[in-house]
Amino acid sequence: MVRVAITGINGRMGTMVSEMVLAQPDMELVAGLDLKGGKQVGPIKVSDVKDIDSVLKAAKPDVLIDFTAAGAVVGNVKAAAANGVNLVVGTTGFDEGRKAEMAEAIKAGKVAAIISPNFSIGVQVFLKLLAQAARDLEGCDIEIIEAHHNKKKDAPSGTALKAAEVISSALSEKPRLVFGREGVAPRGREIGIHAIRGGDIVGDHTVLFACEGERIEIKHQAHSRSAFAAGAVKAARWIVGQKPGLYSMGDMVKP
Ligand SMILES: NC(=O)C1=CN([C@@H]2O[C@H](COP(=O)(O)OP(=O)(O)OC[C@H]3O[C@@H](n4cnc5c(N)ncnc54)[C@H](OP(=O)(O)O)[C@@H]3O)[C@@H](O)[C@H]2O)C=CC1
Ligand SMILES: O=C(O)C1=N[C@H](C(=O)O)C[C@H](O)C1
Repeated sequence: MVRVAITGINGRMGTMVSEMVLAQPDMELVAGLDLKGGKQVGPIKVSDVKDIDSVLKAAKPDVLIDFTAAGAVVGNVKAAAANGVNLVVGTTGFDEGRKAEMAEAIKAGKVAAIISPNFSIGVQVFLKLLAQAARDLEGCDIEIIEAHHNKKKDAPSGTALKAAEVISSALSEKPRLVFGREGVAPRGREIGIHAIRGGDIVGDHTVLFACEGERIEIKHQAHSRSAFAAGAVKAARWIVGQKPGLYSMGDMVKP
């Protein structure tokens, strides 16, 4: 049995991930944490995240799945790593400094961790297509447009930033990133990134390769958060069998 704990269990992703974990015959939900404790989820009562250290010590999970917020994830990762708990981190919006802090804690705790801004399998294919298009269409103008629901806190999305990173790595000359445009804004060697927020859009990412006389658009649309939740549950099962270290979705789904 894989013993699973979830931080952010009251949230949109945490709720769906906990339902999926409860439905897995080889998984056991042993702890759930959020800013507000008390709710019953399957066999467990949600704990207040301020008690994370004692909760992890008592529940002894094999893996912690985190879908919280940019300002919260580092503390949760540090607590898990210090208690020898492997990690699946889906939270987005943290900067390079916070990323480095998490990497340090994961190394010091000698745990295995997978951190990904998008756990859908389709997005892994999308990223591969972007790398190929970037290589084959070098010189074309590149714009990334993402759209999400009106409750999303971070912008642009972690997936849009990952797409920019993948495209940049495939190009021989690295472009700068331009976040939106206004006023006099002549186009240079750049990737434009644009965030749309509205209604209940689950998550759309479109990359435009605009050339002379033609253009290509590569698009991924999530119809349901189940695409992300299923990938996170798969990652939880996978990460407990890995050697200590930091992994990406690319490591998990590579052929
Ligand atoms: N990698 C992926 O595939 C995906 C990533 N995401 C990312 O996951 C994150 C969560 O998204 P979503 O579920 O929609 O957001 P929600 O706001 O619905 O859920 C986050 C939950 O975490 C709680 N929380 C805040 N701080 C802490 C803390 N310190 N410890 C424990 N819980 C805390 C929030 O409480 P409160 O509401 O009271 O603040 C809330 O219940 C975002 O960063 C989002 O971008 C989302 C979808 C897919
Ligand atoms: O907050 C969301 O909802 C999502 N966030 C992730 C991101 O920032 O890339 C992934 C997905 O698009 C949904």
